[in-house]
Amino acid sequence: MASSSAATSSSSSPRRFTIKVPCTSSNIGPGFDVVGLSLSLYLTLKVTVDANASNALPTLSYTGEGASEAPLDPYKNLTTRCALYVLRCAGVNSFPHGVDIKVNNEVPFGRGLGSSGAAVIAGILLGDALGSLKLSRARLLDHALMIERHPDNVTAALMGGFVGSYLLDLSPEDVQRKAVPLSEVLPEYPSDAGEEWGRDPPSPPQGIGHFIKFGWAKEIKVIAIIPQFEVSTAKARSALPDTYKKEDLIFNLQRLAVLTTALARSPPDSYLIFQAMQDRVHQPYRKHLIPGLPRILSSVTPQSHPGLLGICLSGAGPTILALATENQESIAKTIVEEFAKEDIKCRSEFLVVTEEGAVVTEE
Ligand SMILES: Nc1ncnc2c1ncn2[C@@H]1O[C@H](COP(=O)(O)OP(=O)(O)O)[C@@H](O)[C@H]1O
Ligand SMILES: N[C@@H](CCOP(=O)(O)O)C(=O)O
Repeated sequence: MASSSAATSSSSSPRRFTIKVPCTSSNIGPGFDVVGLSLSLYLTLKVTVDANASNALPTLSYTGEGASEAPLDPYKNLTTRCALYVLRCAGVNSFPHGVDIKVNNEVPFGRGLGSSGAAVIAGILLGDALGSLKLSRARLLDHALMIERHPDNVTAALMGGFVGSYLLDLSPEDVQRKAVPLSEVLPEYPSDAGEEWGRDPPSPPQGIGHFIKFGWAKEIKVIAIIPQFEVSTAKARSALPDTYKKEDLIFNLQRLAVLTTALARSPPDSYLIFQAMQDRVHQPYRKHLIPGLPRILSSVTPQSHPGLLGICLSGAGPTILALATENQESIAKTIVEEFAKEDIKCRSEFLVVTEEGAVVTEE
């Protein structure tokens, strides 16, 4: 593939744009790796491209969540690595000169609120904008799915709202490309920007992921109880079995089929939703990673807390997601108290569903 540099701004006027990506909560009980919900905590990148600046590699700075943890080396940072992946797939082998990225992050790392999915989507949009590639949303999703292999978080973060998604059955050749390890899609780049990279990364197959947006009843509010400890998604996924009992899969399929429509109906039916948010595919296998999880999930019900609709693990945890029409404060208080019995401190966030998804705004 021919190598070139990404387009730079004119020498007199720096180009400025903002990328804003919502956090996401996946699974919503029975929809493991299928459904995602985009919510009102954001990862925001303020990007300046100044061709007169002297830096060959992007400079990165962070405020907010993960500010002390996120790598500032653009060859190690997840967002800039994803941006470079998109550029390289388009035949552009390096970042433009003079890129400065100021990140403000509201999405806590490793809590089940899709911080890595948001970082991936921000990076895909960054690569698209830096290369002026104008990829379609569907093609952006293809790139994201080469990196984060479960579609739920990245699809909801990119498209917004309450979303269901699946991956296509691929041709044998494309299966090979989809199955490449993440380390190959995003190779470790050399720290010396002048060095030549050995081979091009595999371009994503066209249309790997497909999605549909469900409705979301306006009365349904979202409460996230976020414990002060992290559970890495990779670790929480390795806790799951390779095979399941038929009864358990049927249990989840029945509930998911009801849940996606039940959450769109006004007024919401708490009995229907509470039962439809039960899960036997991932939560039972993750309980050892989240002290007290079964007790916490049974501590609030529509009977004990009128207004509650349902409660589940957010993504791979440890955040607990509760859906309610009223009594949000009292629901949050009970869950915080249950975690306190395990000596775990938490914070509560009262969130709304964001229909818009990720947005890039040019100044
Ligand atoms: N804004 C970000 N910038 C850089 N890296 C990030 C960012 N957000 C998340 N990450 C990376 O993703 C990891 C968390 O991913 P993961 O274990 O999947 O948890 P989560 O449930 O938050 O997505 C972090 O430890 C960090 O390495
Ligand atoms: N379906 C995935 C979702 C992981 O979400 P995250 O927010 O924890 O990264 C899973 O349950 O593993």
